[in-house]
Amino acid sequence: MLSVHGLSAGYGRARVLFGVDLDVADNSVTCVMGRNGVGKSTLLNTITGLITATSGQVTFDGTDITRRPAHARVRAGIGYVPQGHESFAPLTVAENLDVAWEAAGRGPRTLVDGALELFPRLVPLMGRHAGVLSGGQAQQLAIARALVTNPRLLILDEPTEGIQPSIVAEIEEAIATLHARGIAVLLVEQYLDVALRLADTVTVLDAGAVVHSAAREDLSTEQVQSLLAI
Ligand SMILES: Nc1ncnc2c1ncn2[C@@H]1O[C@H](COP(=O)(O)OP(=O)(O)OP(=O)(O)O)[C@@H](O)[C@H]1O
Repeated sequence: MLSVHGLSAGYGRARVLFGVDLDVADNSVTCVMGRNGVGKSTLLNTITGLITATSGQVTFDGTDITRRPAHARVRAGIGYVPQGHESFAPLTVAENLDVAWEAAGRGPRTLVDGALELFPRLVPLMGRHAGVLSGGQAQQLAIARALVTNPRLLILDEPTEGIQPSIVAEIEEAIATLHARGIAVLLVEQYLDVALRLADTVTVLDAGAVVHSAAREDLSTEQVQSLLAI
């Protein structure tokens, strides 16, 4: 579904990614892991078009999207939940969902109902301003905003970061449900246990390059721990 080949990117003259190769198969969960600062967010931002690749290729469903703007990638079916669960703080939860739904080309209105079914905690908060939500509520809203764009591939950058444990469990369950519904997932996740429960494939980055990639069943927890301690 998603194929990343030889992808390099950075900030000005600072190179961060060095020829990354990565594949996300249809209906699979790929988890990208690595220590702080190795380039995980940069990789996701380059795949989604927020950062321009300096070389390499991003292919989605067989189409080269490397030079396409971010909004075109959303419309092609790539939903993105960036790190930091930011929404439009002065808008209500309902307005935030509507803005995302409209920006993605107004798919079926059932997309909004489906997102709220997945995150029922948002239902009584529809009239609240996003800026007053707790971290967990804001993260659920951020994922819901990506879902109303009708993604076939959902990309999430550390969706459990700084979130209280009960909500972490709900977010894990939501990702597992989306996977069961046939949505492919590309996930950066720092909690090893969450990552290893969800992942079909684990890819480890270090210093902007892939140092290991394997099917989850071929990796023990200890192997992943030692790869992350490089
Ligand atoms: N906007 C930016 N301008 C310049 N350098 C940046 C920028 N964003 C990130 N970097 C640098 O790029 C490198 C990779 O950062 P990135 O955020 O992609 O790593 P990460 O693996 O996602 O880290 P973390 O786990 O802390 O989120 C780091 O050295 C970081 O300081």
